[in-house]
Formats: sequence, structure tokens, C-alpha cells
Amino acid sequence: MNSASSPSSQLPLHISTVHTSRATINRFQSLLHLTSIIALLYYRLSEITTAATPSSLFSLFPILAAELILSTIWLCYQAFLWRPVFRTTFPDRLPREEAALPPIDVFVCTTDPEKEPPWEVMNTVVSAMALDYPPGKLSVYVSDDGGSIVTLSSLKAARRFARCWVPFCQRFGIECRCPRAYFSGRPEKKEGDGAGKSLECFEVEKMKVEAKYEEFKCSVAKAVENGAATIATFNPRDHSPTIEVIQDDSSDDEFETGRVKCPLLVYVAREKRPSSPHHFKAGALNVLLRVSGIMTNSPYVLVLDCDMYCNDPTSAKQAMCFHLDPEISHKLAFVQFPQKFHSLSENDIYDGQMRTLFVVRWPGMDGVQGPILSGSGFYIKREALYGNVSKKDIPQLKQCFGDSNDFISFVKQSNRHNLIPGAEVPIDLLEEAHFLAQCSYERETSWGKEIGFRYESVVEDYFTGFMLHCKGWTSVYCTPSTPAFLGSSPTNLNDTLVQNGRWNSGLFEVVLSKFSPLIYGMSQKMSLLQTLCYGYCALQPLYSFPVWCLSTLPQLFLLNGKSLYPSVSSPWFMVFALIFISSSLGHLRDVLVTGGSIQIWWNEQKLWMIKSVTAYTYGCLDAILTSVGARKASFIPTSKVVDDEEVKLYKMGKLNFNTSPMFLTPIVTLVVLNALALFGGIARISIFVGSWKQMCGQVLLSVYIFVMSMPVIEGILWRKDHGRVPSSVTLFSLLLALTICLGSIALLN
Ligand SMILES: O=c1ccn([C@@H]2O[C@H](COP(=O)(O)OP(=O)(O)O[C@H]3O[C@H](CO)[C@@H](O)[C@H](O)[C@H]3O)[C@@H](O)[C@H]2O)c(=O)[nH]1
Ligand SMILES: [Mn+2]
Repeated sequence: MNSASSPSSQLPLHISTVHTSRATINRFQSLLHLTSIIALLYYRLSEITTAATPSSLFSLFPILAAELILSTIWLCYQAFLWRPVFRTTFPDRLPREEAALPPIDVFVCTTDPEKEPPWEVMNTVVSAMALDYPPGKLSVYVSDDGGSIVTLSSLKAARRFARCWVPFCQRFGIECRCPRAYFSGRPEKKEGDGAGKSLECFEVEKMKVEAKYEEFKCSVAKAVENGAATIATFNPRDHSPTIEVIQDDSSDDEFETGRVKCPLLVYVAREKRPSSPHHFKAGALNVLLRVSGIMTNSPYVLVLDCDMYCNDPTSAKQAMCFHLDPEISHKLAFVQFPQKFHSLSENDIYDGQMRTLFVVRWPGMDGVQGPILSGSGFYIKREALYGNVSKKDIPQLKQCFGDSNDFISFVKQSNRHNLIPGAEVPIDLLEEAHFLAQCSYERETSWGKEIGFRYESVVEDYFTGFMLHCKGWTSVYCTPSTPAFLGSSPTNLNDTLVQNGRWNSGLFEVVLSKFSPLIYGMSQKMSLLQTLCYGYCALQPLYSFPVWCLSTLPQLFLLNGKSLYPSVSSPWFMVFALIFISSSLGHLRDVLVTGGSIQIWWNEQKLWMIKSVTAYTYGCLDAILTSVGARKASFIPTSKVVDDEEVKLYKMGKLNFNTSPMFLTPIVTLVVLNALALFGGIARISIFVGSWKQMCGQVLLSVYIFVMSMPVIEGILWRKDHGRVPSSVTLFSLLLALTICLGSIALLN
């Protein structure tokens, strides 16, 4: 057990526990598995050296490559299991005086008012303004990459509502501070405010606030309605910057009680021109870093995706339990909270919760150098994003940070509050902010290369975190039992695959770059275990190759009565069986010890195959094309709009195959191919001469894939709903699969 003392007392602000029993079991299993892998590779290599015919060599090479890739990825994965750590924080032990708490800037990014409903975005903004933190020390910056008037006018309504909502929450200690979640009837404790106010008083206040809430809702709806006309004529990719400090325009003082004020709220739509790359979210965040840098310059920044509302208002103080701990703070770059989602069903057929990532992998990395930056829900130290500025003189700083004297002067001194909520905003400050939000500002500077959020990859979070860890910074994973943030996650196959495609393209882009994690990580200050963890994430798209190989070659060889695996009577067969069982059980263990069910395990196995032949495959191809310059990087935002029909299928646990043929064709073709080969192969063995013993491995593999593909088969044959597999895709895939089978017969006989 590790602990750290708070400055004011001897009591620790946080403690951490290493899960020793889990680590021991994991290490034991890893050893067993590793031995089997070595045996397998030995077997495969001796097979190849003694291979008789060119056709068997031709098939053994890809199989060996597949086995090597699987083994490498497996090896990297073991690093997550080495030393899992869990942490507890004690925010109550933070110093009581407001002065001791550092200011925080909150960044909320939104980009498309059609895919990201403004009502949801506003709820995120308001929940952030209502964090349990001194309002004078909190400033919320909203980046609008859509440059939409809808967002700007909705923000004004949000600011009006926040003026009564924030004091209400503070006064009565409201736990759920996202207004939509609160008023949609989430059970809420009606505790007193600690000042002896009665329940009656609470009810009266609540009714007043509810009336304001309805007003807020109407204003946003109206803004959306009025904005519909402008959306058609406005070009979100070609416009000048707009920055506005949202001031309260209402005059009633009814809710302004005591010291409680509202945090500062700033709207930022950076300049966009078709001729300048805007670098998606990373570009938006860097503009916010600069604009907030001259306005409030808080030493800590909380980054939120527009749909990730603050569910537990104490997250800021929890994060400060780490950032204010003198023993770790000098090296600590960020505190990451898990991404959690409110839209998921029990079954979670699309693994929207990203279970292994947030439940197995991040705690594992927390025991090494800290979790990977995960895009949303992290409190990062501004200094970590700026790099070492103390050794640079003014001309050097200008070269890195650009031409703004104002900004440079703030870079050197953190923690200077420049702009006070409610006060008049100086004109020259606003002018400077607009200058900082121009496309041309970053030209020939180090933004996105050495400072700020990194541009090299569309998974800016992964890459920025990687570079920080390479420089020796650490991070901490904080997983309180109440989710700190809640967002929405795709609940249909298409969005899941598009999103995963983007991530995997971004990750593989990093593999192909000069920052390839396994090589670059080792050359930097990163430990071996941490490097392996980063390596695993980046190599994951490569799962596509083995899955393609192992769902075609063994099947086609089975169909032709040719064996690729040792006979069931040979001791080598055990090696393959052991590896298969060990990896399935390893996965099952990870699911069960982290509170999952067998159903979840099963879902994840199926989804892994589906993703491998679609999102991972296209991710790799996309990254290769992007790296050679044949394609431009793109960031298709995930839709946050809820479709009732879709949700119905999702809740029933039925995969929604209503997706593009690009995704569906490979899945269906492989399923059909596997079925044809399995039945053809079995017929061949039983009717003609064939050896069950020799073909056992391939039959078992094929049966396993067949069982896995039941939902697809059901979608082809029985389902009638709109999520079934369209017959056009089935027909095309059937023809394709038949051609491949016939081709193999011609080739292999
Ligand atoms: O040009 C862009 C594109 C996106 N966004 C914002 O980025 C956020 C994340 O986009 P989303 O469509 O929700 O993508 P997800 O795949 O759900 O996001 C995950 O993956 C991203 C990297 O691909 C990370 O940036 C996110 O934090 C992480 O939650 C949203 O708030 C967007 O508004 C921008 O501000 N500008
Ligand atoms: Mn998202």
C-alpha cells in the first residue's frame, strides 16, 4: 500500500492497492501460455523446413505469419496484467480554504449540431459549470468546430440557467448536476444543505429551478429551430473566428445568494479555411489552450467530449487529491477517469463500454507509468502540454508558441487569473483571443508537434499521452464507484465500426510513423512494460491479418482434404489445443474478475471477429494509404442522436446489420465460406476417404467459427426486422464464397 500525505495533516489524500493475487494468477498463466507458444513456433518452423510441396509452403507461410502476429500481440498484452493497481481518494481531506485550490479550465469540444444535439451539449456545459469547486476558480470554454449560431445562442440560454442551477446545486448538495438527468427523475437524495434549511424550502427552490429549466429547454429548442435555416447556407469549413465571453443578460437577482457565483463561460469558434488543415479535435483543443491561456490561464485543464456530462461533481476535487500531492505532483501530467456511458444495455452487444480497456488495461498501466490519455474525462496539467519553457528565452518561446506577446507572457507564469466572471471584458483581450484562434497562427510553430495536443494521428489522445509518457511524465487512473462522467456510446453496428475504424486507422498510423511505439518508446524514458502496453494498443489493428487467415485457409484446406494442423493423436495437437483454451479462458477470467458475465465474454469474442475483418482491416488500409499520402486523414464524428427503432433492436440484444456493404460483405462472405467448407469438408471425410484424426483441428476451428457466426446466419436466414442482412449482400457474398471455394479446388488438387 502506498500513501501520500495532505499538506495540512498527516492523513493521506489518496491510497493505492496492488492487486497481488490477481497479478500472481496472471503471471502463472502467462508462463504456461508462453511455453506453449514457443512449442507451437518450434513445430511450425520444423513443418516449414520439411514441407514437401510448394502449395503447402504457400499456405504455411501466412499461417506462420498469423501465429507470429497473434503471439506478439499476446506478449504485449501481458504487460497490462503484470501489476494492476486500484486507487481511492479522500477529497474531504483537501485543505478547506478556497485559496488552496488551484483554478481549473474546462474544455468542451463540439463540432456538428446535427450529429451532436445542442441540448445534450448544453447539459454537458451546465454540468461542468456546476462542478463541486469554487465557481470563481472554474472557467468553461466551449469549442465549436461547427461555428454554429445554434451553439452560441444555446450557450446564452445555458448561462442564464446556470445562474440559478449552480447556486441551487451548491446550496442543497445536489449529487446529479446534469440538469437533464436530474429532472428526468433520477432518484436523488434530498439531503439538507447543511445550513438547517428545511425540506420544504428545498421543494420550493426546486420548483423555481424547474421552471427555469423548462425555459432553458425551450430556448435551446428555439435556437435549433431558428438555426435550421442558417445551417444550409453556412459553411463550417470556411469562416472567421468568433470568440465571446458569455455574460449574463438577465437582470433578476433572485438566485444570486451569498458568495456563490457562476463560473466564466466562453464560446470559441476558431477560424477555418479549406486551405489550412484544422487537425480536428486536437486543433480545437490547442486553440482553447491559447485562448484560455490569456484569459484565465488555469494550471489545470479538464477536457470533455460534448456528450460527456459530469455525473459526479466531486471529480475535480478527487483529481486534486493527486495533483496536490507533493510526492507525485512534480511528475504527474494527468488524472484520467474512465469513460462511462448512460446509453448502454446490460448485454452491451457492441462492447460500447470498452470493457477491457477501462477495466483491465488502464488499471494495469496504472501500476506501471499510468493509463493512456483517453480523450475525455481527464484533468491535465497545462505545464505538461507546454513542455519545458524555463530554459527558453523570449525569441525561442515565440518560435515555439507563436507571435502573441500576451500569450508568451502567460506561458512563463501559470496560475494568474486574468479575467473575472461578470466583469467587463477588455476589447484588446478579445482581439488578441481572435488573433490566437486564426488558422495562420500556428504556421511554423511547434503547436501539435512538440507542444499542445499532437497532430500526427487522429487518435490525438493516444498519441499525446504517448509523447508525455515518453518524456517521463506519469499519469494516474481514478475509478470511483460513482461514474465521474457519463457519455453516449454507439448502439448500432455501423457507428461502432465507423468509430473503431477511425481509432484503428489512427493507431496504425502511429505504428507506421517514426514514433512507432515499440521502437520509439524503448528509445525514450519509457519502461519496457509501459512500452508493451502502448505497443499492444497500436498493434491491435493487426489482428485483422490472423483473423482473415484463420477464417479462410484452414477452411479451404479442410474442403480439399488437406491438413494444416497435427493429427489429434500427436502430442503437438495438445500444444494448439492448450493455446486455444488458454487464450479463451484468459479472456473469460478477465471478464469474470471484473464483474462481467459469460454472456459478455461471448459477445466480446464475436465482436472481436467482426471488428477484425472490418474496422481493424479498414483501419490498417486507411493508415497505409494516409501514410503514403494517397488519402487525407479524416475524423467522422460519432452520431449522438438516438433512433428509437434502433434502440429497440439494441435492447433485444440483436445485432443491427443495417450497415454499409463495405462492412457487411466481408463478414457475410467469411461466414458463408466457413459454413460451405465445414459441411463440404465433413462430407468429403465421411463419404470419400479421409482421416478424421488428421482434420480434427481444422474441423474444430471451423465449428467454433460456425457457432460464433450464429447471429449472422440468423440475420441471413430468419430475421424479418430492418436489421436483417439484405438479400443483395447475401447473394453477392454467396457467389464470392463459392468462387473462392471452386478456385481453391482448382488450385489445391
Ligand atoms: O473536428 C472535430 C472532430 C471532433 N471534435 C470533437 O471531438 C469529440 C469526440 O468526437 P466523437 O465523435 O465523440 O468521437 P469518439 O470516437 O466517440 O471519441 C473518442 O475518440 C476520439 C479520438 O478518435 C477522442 O478524441 C475522444 O475523446 C474519444 O472519446 C466530440 O466532442 C467532437 O465534437 C471536434 O471538436 N472537432
Ligand atoms: Mn464520443
